[in-house]
Amino acid sequence: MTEPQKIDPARIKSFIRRQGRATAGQKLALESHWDKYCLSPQANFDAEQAFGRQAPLIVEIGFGNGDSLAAMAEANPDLNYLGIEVHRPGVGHLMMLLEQRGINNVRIYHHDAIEILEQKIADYSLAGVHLFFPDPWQKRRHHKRRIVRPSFVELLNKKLQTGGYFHAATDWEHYAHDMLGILSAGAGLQNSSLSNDFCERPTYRPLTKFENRGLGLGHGVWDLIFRKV
Ligand SMILES: C[S@@+](CC[C@H](N)C(=O)[O-])C[C@H]1O[C@@H](n2cnc3c(N)ncnc32)[C@H](O)[C@@H]1O
Repeated sequence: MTEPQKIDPARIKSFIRRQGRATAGQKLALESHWDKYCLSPQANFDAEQAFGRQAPLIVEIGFGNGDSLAAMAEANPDLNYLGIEVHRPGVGHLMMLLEQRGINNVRIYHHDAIEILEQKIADYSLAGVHLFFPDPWQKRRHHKRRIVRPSFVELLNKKLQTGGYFHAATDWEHYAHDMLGILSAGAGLQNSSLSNDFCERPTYRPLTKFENRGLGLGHGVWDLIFRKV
């Protein structure tokens, strides 16, 4: 009898590809600007080549429609931003914003962020990683899909440079406490809050689409910032 195949929990995807249709504007952006902003997951990643300059690199995982990523990049022209998103219309939306507002410090991977971090990003190279309002996977049997899990914290620890930070925010209380526990237990990262708890929303983080949705439903918001020591 053959052994049932075990699924490595680290390989369970944090997303299911949504079938949402791109709007006409997003479609146009996807057709016209792909080569300008999107990087190939098949090629090596060279930050200096991708951005045409050296600057601290911030990764945003799951930027959704990219409103908040575009706002942060516009407000911080001295930083390079790498957005990673699996939802194609969202990639189109972000490129539309970048084009309309002449924002030059953002590049995009349309791919699974875990694979990009593991396979493309050099160790100890990131100044920051943002994860804003990740899919909460509310049902207990789906918790294994949550992107913040011990293997993710190990990956962060490997990719962040010393002094680099991980910033997560969520409007789901259970996920907030889950993340706090997992991050606090992981080696190498230290809670930036003196009380080892959640922190105030830093002014650099704009309100996001999913945050607004959560606030509309009466949810609270929890921010967490951990630094690589
Ligand atoms: C709930 S939405 C939040 C979007 C945005 N950050 C916001 O606050 O409005 C989560 C997003 O993460 C993306 N996502 C989930 N897992 C991902 C992964 N492993 N790699 C890239 N994107 C991912 C989903 O496609 C989705 O757009």
